[in-house]
Amino acid sequence: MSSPQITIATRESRLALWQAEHVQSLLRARGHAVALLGMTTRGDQILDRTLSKVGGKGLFVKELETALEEGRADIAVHSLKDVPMELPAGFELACVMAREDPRDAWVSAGCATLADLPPGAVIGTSSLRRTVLLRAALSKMQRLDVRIEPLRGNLDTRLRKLDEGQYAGIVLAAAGLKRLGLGDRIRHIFSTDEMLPAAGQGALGIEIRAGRADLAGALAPLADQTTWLAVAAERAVSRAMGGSCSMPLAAHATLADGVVHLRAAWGDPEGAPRLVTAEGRAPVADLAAAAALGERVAAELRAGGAH
Ligand SMILES: NCc1[nH]cc(CCC(=O)O)c1CC(=O)O
Repeated sequence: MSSPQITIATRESRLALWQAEHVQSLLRARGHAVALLGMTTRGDQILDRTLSKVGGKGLFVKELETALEEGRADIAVHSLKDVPMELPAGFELACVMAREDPRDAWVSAGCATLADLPPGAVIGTSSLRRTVLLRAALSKMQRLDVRIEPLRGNLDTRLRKLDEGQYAGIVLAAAGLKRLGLGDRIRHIFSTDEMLPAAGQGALGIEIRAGRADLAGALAPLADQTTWLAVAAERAVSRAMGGSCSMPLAAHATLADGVVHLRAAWGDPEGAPRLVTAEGRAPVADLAAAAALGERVAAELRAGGAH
């Protein structure tokens, strides 16, 4: 069987390239010819400001979508965490792949956990979600002396800033570190009770131009239904809350025996260091049921004061 070549549009950070090459090798193993089209996005060029202030997640995917639109590429591989809740008209998520570790990791030279932080220590993160979760945890530990300061850049840049001594520790997604072979930098993996992950964290999604039925046969074997249902519930929480990365929101779901357990948390970055939390369980057999559970949990968050 000779099928036409599949071209993958990808950002050129090490993590994005790893992800694109991962999909490339899975497709090649199934006999497809696959090429990569590397590109720089606006999100990659903006390194000095918090993403939420300059336009959010869409910045990382727009150029890739243009390549799909113009027929220069067929698919785009994304960290789902970075994919806006609503894709622009004319695009769709063709599949969600099996998830890596969804949890957050603590990376630090001197401190094995938050409990080891010296007085006045500085933690680096630019994620609003990590900021509000850390503030809540530190407040419970009566560690209001610890400061949280911005940390932007790709994984290598963030690790370099840590190594230069600007921070006592930083929080990164375990998935990204593991994918890049940097798992040995992890001092502690936060349990989902300690730090609830972001919607979609650790999962890869493949975006296509809507209606590319010709790609369905190649992509279907890459889909992981369990991850897809869990992530659909998580993303529905974000969507129902107005979903951008300027939202200090966590949402994490697991699926066992056909039942999705979804937990969510919201915090006010300027307000008191406490969280509004909500959770729900429901038998979920399709994406619509997953979304309904997400909407229910979002409504519970709102009722608790999240906005
Ligand atoms: N926001 C950036 C981002 N987007 C995806 C990952 C890697 C993990 C994943 O696939 O969710 C990271 C790095 C991080 O948050 O530390």
